[in-house]
Amino acid sequence: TQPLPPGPKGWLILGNLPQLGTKPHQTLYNLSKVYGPLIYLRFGSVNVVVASSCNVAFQFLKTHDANFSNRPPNSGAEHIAYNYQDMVFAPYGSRWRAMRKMCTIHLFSAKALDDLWPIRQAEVMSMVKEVYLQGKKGKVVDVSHVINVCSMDALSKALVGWKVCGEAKEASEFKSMVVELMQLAGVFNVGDFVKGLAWIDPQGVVRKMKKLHKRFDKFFDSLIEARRTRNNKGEGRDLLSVLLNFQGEGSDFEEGKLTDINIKALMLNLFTAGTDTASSTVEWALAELICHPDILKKAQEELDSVVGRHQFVKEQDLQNLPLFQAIIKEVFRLHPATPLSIPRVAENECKINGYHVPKNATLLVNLWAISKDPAIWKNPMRFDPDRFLPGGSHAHAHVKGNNFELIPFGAGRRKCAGMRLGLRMVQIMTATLIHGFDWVLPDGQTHDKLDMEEAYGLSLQRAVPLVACPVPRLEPCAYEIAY
Ligand code: HEM
Repeated sequence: TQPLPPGPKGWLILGNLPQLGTKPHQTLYNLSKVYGPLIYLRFGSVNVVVASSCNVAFQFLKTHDANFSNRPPNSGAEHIAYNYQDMVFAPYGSRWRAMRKMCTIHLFSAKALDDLWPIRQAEVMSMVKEVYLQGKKGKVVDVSHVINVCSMDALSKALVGWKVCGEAKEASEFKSMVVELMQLAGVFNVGDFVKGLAWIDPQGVVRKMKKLHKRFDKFFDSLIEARRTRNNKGEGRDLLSVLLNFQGEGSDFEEGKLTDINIKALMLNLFTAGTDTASSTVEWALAELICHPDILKKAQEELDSVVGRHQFVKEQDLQNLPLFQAIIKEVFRLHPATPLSIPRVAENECKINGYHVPKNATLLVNLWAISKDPAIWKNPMRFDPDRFLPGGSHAHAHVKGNNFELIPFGAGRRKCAGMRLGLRMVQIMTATLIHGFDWVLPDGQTHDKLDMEEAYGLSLQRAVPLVACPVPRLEPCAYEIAY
């Protein structure tokens, strides 16, 4: 039999859990430098393998993808995601397939995305208005907040037909719920790995999950209730209406009925997976560009020459902006929204790189490490979009899941379902914010001193949220829509 992959020795009961630290993606990256691109760890009684290079990720997510198309059992799926009744944690099978198909048809297909563009555009312009008005008053803008409200509202209109966070207070509250979910989902909960300790809930994670679940559940109950009591005639294009109609027609999945629980769980997935990931990427993008004024200036010149200064950029312009596209790729490379992706589990034992991967082992794919592998990326920590431009080292790489050196959306069967929407949201929000405004850091802060620390969670937040003063840079007529 083959040996297990190499890895650091763990503690007696907890295994390697205590060694992960506060930024597990960085710890695992450092371990990969010592032990190589395929590491074996033990979390309590659970075998864990970590992929940290494009070659190893390719073997797991392409060659052996079928064997890794399920997620491991975890307390988040149980206590937050309605006991696996959602899509993200659903077993690979007919219910998962049916949910994914519905989302693809009504939200993520090229046609659905084009149909939903007016919604995104309206929300992006509403963000411009907010930024413009705050800038006019000389106020410092909480960038993270305005971006979050924009992605939340655009998504919410597509999911349920109206803006669920109409008021600033509601938006902040919802954002705090999503951020807490992402933090909790990113915690390696000792109880998941050491069964004997589950009942003590040593980190208090399960207690927090149950409390948070109740808040989400109340919110989704009220959404369904509102949808059912409204006169749906003439509406019904949003995903919630489609799901409720499907249910009303008595249509079934192969495995059984589409229950209210399934619908709430899917809404939970989409609202949470779709907001924080996209908005934190935009925040990172803006922060990187503020730190690199020369690159920002070039990107603005490109936008000016393609779009002009008398109107705002639109989605159809994006394909004509090669430098801007390269910038977005570079942001995904340095700041992948979910640094350790979402875990998978080995259905059967298998052999990777000559090593034995046991049945039921948890697979972590360190997306953060892969896109910084010094064997593939020159000066991997440097923000250098040129590498993606013609003549650059990665001129042909893209982020969609086939170039394994850069897979911020994962790859294979369980790849991000919302990739196309996420990409469009990230691109249009970032392009609009840099086309429409120059950004000045407050309190005499200089661009080379901007704090770029990360705060680990299932999604990668900035430790210090970005705040900056917007200075309009287009012709006044472009902002008229915002007056
Ligand atoms: C910047 C934007 C985003 C990034 C970087 C991102 C990244 C990811 C990653 C890495 C995974 C795990 C893939 C795997 O296991 O290989 C994932 C899964 C998923 N994402 Fe995204 N995501 C983004 C936006 C979105 C959006 C906008 C939505 C929906 C509105 C969404 C919905 C989902 C769902 C439902 C899954 C689970 C898929 C499954 O298990 O079949 N994501 N995402």
